[in-house]
Amino acid sequence: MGLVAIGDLEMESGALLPDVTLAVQRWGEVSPRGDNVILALHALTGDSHVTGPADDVHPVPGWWDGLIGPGAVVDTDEWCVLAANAVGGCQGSTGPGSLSPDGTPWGSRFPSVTIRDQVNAEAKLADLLGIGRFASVLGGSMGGARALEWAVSYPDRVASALVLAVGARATADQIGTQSAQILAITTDPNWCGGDYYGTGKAPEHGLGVARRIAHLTYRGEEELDSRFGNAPQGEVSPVHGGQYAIQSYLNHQAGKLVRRFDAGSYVVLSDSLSSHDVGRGRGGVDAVLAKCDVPTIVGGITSDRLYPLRLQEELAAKLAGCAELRVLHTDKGHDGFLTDLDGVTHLLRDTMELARRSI
Ligand SMILES: CC(=O)SCCNC(=O)CCNC(=O)[C@H](O)C(C)(C)COP(=O)(O)OP(=O)(O)OC[C@H]1O[C@@H](n2cnc3c(N)ncnc32)[C@H](O)[C@@H]1OP(=O)(O)O
Ligand SMILES: N[C@@H](CCO)C(=O)O
Repeated sequence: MGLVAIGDLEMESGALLPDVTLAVQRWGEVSPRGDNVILALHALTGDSHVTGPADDVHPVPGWWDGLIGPGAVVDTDEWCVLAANAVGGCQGSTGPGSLSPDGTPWGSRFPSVTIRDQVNAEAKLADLLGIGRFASVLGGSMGGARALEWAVSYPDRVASALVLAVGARATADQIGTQSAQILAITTDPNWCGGDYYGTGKAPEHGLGVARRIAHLTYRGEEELDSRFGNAPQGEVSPVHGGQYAIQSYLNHQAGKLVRRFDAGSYVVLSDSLSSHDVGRGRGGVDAVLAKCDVPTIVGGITSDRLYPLRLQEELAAKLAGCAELRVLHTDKGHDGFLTDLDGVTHLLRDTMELARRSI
């Protein structure tokens, strides 16, 4: 679909973000009744490219590549799937690297963006496209936070939800690791107070450090130890100045992110993750979840140390009566929602069945 102008966005902070654009992709056709539209919501460094190979615009293949399409588990002969790059992102939607109304990049002037702001932007998009109600909202991690926020903020506009690898609010541990990552970026001399756009420099070192910290939280502790242990990378022992294999692996992951992602967006979106709290201003998590009646599948991952399984157990219990808990058994940690495609396929199959019963 390309770029869609959704107008001005009133943020939770009270700021007004003018002339917001969202980068949107669509697969399949809207049914005559308009009741088959699914919203797929990406995680921190994902974008609207849910499926398909990397291309000129999208530097990596779709994050659920192969799970959406004709004959796929989310069958686009039946469903119409929409996905938008979150506001604050850097893959086409308005973010800190975008031009402000005065013609210069937003940089440090870009307002803080909460998960609720992201969802409100998507609701404006749905209004513009004439979508009254989604058959389902789906996502993992930051995408799961948005799916849950959708169900709570707009229960009449959501027939079902898949909320994967997330909780009802950010935990101290998550806010702590996100704050450390943000500090790694904002203390890079090239950060320039957030106004590095157009200087020819970027806080790449800080972004790389942030990704190393993050990536450790995304993978399973036992998985990493069985893959890398304390082995050296190559012939030279770390005792003699070489490096460990895990260091080399993290350097590789950091380099890949630095090549494809903007540090300013990383800061804004990491801060969004810390803002996640469906109970804020609504009487708290317990009260708001007890009221929610959107049929929901809550998915958790056994080895997820960033969004541990206890969070999904609590979420499913507090969604009293409208949620079913499903557990993915994988050693891959939080990233299991991207790597365990068999497990995710099962969850999507069940969610599509829930959507059929609920539309
Ligand atoms: C959530 C979203 O929507 S974002 C879109 C998709 N996500 C991303 O791209 C995020 C960044 N990447 C990731 O998070 C992960 O790589 C995933 C989840 C996509 C894939 O995970 P996995 O398939 O398990 O790959 P894994 O984490 O083992 O990494 C493999 C890479 O490490 C490299 N590697 C492995 N060991 C080493 C080592 N000792 N030294 C250096 N590099 C190494 C491999 O060569 C491979 O490189 P490549 O990805 O460039 O081909
Ligand atoms: N690997 C994922 C993890 C965040 O949930 C990402 O980069 O978005």
